[in-house]
Amino acid sequence: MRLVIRNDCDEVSVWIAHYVKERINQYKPTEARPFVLGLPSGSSPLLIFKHLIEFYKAGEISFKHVVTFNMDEYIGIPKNHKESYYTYTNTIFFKHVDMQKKNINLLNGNASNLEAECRRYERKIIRVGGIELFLCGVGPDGHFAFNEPGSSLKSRTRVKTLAYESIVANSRFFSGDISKVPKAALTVGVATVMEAREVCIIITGAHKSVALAKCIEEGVNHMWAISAIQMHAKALIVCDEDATLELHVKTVKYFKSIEQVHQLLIGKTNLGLQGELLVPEVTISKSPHEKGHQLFIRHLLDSVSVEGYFTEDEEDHSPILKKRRR
Ligand SMILES: N[C@@H]1[C@@H](O)[C@H](O)[C@@H](COP(=O)(O)O)O[C@@H]1O
Repeated sequence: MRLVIRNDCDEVSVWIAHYVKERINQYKPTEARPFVLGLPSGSSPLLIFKHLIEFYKAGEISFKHVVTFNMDEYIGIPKNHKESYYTYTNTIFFKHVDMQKKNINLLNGNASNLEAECRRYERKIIRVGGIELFLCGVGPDGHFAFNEPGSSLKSRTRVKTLAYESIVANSRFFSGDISKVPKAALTVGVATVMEAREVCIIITGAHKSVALAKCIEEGVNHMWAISAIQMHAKALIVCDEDATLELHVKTVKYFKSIEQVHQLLIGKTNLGLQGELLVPEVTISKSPHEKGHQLFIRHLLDSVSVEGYFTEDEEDHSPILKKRRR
C-alpha cells in the first residue's frame, strides 16, 4: 500500500488528477483497448474532475477511449434529478470532455428489475476486461460507494439499504432534508472494487481521520469497509494532513519517509504541484533517529542512480519510471 500525504484537499486533488492523466496517457488507450476507470460520487472527486477537464482543454489528455463505471446510484429518484449520480457526473465531468456516450456506464436506479441490473453491471465490467483504476471516496464511517459498515468483503454489485449516517451525510445535497434523501441505492460491492487492477482512495478532512486510521493501522474489518484495501495488491491512498490526525506520528513519518525516498529515486516527477522536484529538504536534526534518516537521504542525493534501484515489480507500479527510461 502506498500512502501519499499532501497539505490539503487542493493538493490532494492536483496530485490525483496528474496521476490519472499519467496512467491514462501511459496506457495509450485505443478503441480496441480502452482504459477502464471506476469513478466515485460525492464531493471528494470534484476538484480532480476540474483539473482533468483543464488537462483535456490544454490538449494533454483525451477521454475518447476511456470507459467509465460509476460506483453507485440512488434508487428511486429520476435519472435527471439534480442529485442523481448520473446528473452529477455528467454535469461536473462527462459533458466537458470528449467521453463517448457509449463508454459511460452508470447503474440504473429505476430499473424494473434491480437485481438483474446489478448482474448486468458486473457482466459489463468483465466484458470490457475489468477496471484498470478505481478512484474511491470514503465516508467518515469507512464506507466507500455504498458499502456501509458490515458490508460483506465479498460483496458484489447489489441493492443496499443506506445507513442512517449516510442518509444524514447526504442530506446536505437535499437541502438538509433527511426525508428527501433516498433510503436505498445500487452500489458496486467491496469485491467489485477490490478486483480493479489498481485502487486509488481519496481521503481528506479531519472528519475522515478515524476512517483512515482504521483503514491503515488496524486489521481488515467489515465494520470499516475501506480496510479491505489492505488485501489489494496495488493500493494507493492519497490524503491530506487533516485526515492523518488519528494516525500514530510514527505511521505518518514512516509513509512520508518512504515517499521522500521514492521521489528521490525517480527524480523529477510530474506529480509535484508545479512539476517541481519533490526532494525533501535536508536538515540535520538533533534526534539520532532523524539524523540517521536525514544522512541517508543526503547519501541518496549524492549517490543516487535511478537505474538499478527498482525491481521489475516496483517498476510496474511506477508509470513515471517507465517513461524516464524510454
Ligand atoms: N455514496 C457516496 C460515495 O460514493 C462517496 O464516495 C462517499 C464520500 O462522499 P464525499 O466525497 O462527499 O465525502 O459517500 C457517499 O455516500
